[in-house]
Amino acid sequence: MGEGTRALSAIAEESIDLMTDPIERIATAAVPTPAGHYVQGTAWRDLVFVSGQLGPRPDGTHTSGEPFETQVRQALANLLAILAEAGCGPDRVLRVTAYLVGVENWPHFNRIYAEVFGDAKPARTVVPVPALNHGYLVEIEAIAARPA
Ligand SMILES: CC(=[NH2+])C(=O)[O-]
Repeated sequence: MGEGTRALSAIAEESIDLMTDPIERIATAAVPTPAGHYVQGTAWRDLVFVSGQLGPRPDGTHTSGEPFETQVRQALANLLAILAEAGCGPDRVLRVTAYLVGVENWPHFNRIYAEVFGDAKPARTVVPVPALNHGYLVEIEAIAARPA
């Protein structure tokens, strides 16, 4: 087999792997099981996708009636617990999207977020929205790369 044929064969094998590598469901008991038609997170190869996290406590009770800071801390704790289940710390997060009710909450959100993420500074987008499920003021999702 010549060099060109070997290279083509390697590309074909990699393409088949790309199509057949399984998608894993990530689930941890540290975060309530989603009530809707979705999972806490998925992983494919080294990529991890965490569903939008609201701020329910592990026992399922909601923090939505509580101060903004409580909601943000719980949503971040939920996000990090799911990432940890997938083998990722905050330093492995590539991108975060946060949905905030009330753009005036941005500075509070940013302060708490900076405390929690520390030296890790993933790409991030904050999207102001009119309302979230269960009356929450924040929902946070992330994409991460787990170590090989
Ligand atoms: C809360 C949430 N992640 C959903 O999809 O409804």
